[in-house]
Amino acid sequence: MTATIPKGFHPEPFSYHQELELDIDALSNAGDGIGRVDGWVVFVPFALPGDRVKARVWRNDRNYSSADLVEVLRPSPDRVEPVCRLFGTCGGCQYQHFSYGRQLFWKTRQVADLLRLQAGLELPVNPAIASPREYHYRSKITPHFDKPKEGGKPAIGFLKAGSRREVVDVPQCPIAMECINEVLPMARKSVYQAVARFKRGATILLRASEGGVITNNNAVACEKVGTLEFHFLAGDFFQNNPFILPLFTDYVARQASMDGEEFLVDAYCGSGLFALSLAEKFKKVLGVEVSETSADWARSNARSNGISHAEFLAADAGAIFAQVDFPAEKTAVVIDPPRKGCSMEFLTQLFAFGPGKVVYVSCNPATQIRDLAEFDKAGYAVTAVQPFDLFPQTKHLECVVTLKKKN
Ligand SMILES: C[S@@+](CC[C@H](N)C(=O)[O-])C[C@H]1O[C@@H](n2cnc3c(N)ncnc32)[C@H](O)[C@@H]1O
Repeated sequence: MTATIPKGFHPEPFSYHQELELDIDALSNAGDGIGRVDGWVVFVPFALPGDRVKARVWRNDRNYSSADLVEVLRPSPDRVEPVCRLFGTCGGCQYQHFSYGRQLFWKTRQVADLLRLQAGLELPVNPAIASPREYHYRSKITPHFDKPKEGGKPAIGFLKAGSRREVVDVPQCPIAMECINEVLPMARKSVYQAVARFKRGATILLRASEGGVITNNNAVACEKVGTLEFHFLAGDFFQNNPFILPLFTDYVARQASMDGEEFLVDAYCGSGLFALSLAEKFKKVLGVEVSETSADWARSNARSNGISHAEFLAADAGAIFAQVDFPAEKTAVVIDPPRKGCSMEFLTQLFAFGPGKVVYVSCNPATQIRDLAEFDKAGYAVTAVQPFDLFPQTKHLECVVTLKKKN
């Protein structure tokens, strides 16, 4: 049977559903294997560096093609058995079939490639710091369901790999903490019982907290990081891999304070993770966070942890430096923005303030590296690039870039 060719399919260099045999030699930061046919780049999800594969083309773009994996003809020596039976169907994980050491190697390399190709910076990148747990590390999951058209039980889980709509039913999730998996069957049962009352569908929350799992966005969650205890609303932002957090905050603390900085601004501070974890190294600390509830919890976390030299403002980070009276050359600014990166307003007023040190933390190296071009223009030099693997088995990674103002 011949496949119907989608409208708009560009037939060069390959015909629709043409099957190719190719060697995979790299991994894109979207998690796809990269191979070449006569020099033409082909992206193949779930194919790994070292594989020889058969792949079926479904799209030709201006300078690359996309193809589905049909068969692994010769497996990469780095392939391992995935833990989850839904691996390859569920869109949550991309790398369960890749040895953890090689996941880390490629995440490090992706950062170096982005720096070179996107920002024109040839910089040494430290090897990605491993998560102490390769599985059962996530402290929060948010499975989704759509209301079934014909009644019956909905699929409750995550988007299907390669789909923007279809949900895969996920009864257990091996990257979620064990306590979450214990509660998941009960949470799913509650959805089945209530599904008739939903108009369309919904997303449910399971957030691990000291002493249990929370399923209500407005309940207060509690997490210990090193010697500190953080409270925050379960539906607000908090980092999702508690096992790596002490390594992560220790590294940011060292980077922010190693040149004798005395003052700290934590922009995009959430409930105070960096501001409070780093506070003992600074004379004064200011955190800024747009979510009022997170900023309230940051203040309360400062009090409950006995930290009296940290203040928190509920405000847009884009308009904060006019109010900062710290001496700029002795100030370190930690930036940890959402995935879209920093706004131009934020960067403009940050550069006008001109702190001696900036430690830029990001869960999206693509926008982080885009922003580095602005730091370069403003007279900052990168002194360290350190990826952290907060998200094993997935394409996601966190990266910490340290910048110093040039004299
Ligand atoms: C990636 S989270 C980091 C939070 C915190 N650093 C942590 O590690 O827990 C980004 C935070 O930025 C906040 N945010 C988003 N836009 C903001 C803005 N324009 N100004 C200040 N904070 C903002 C979000 O509410 C969120 O808490």
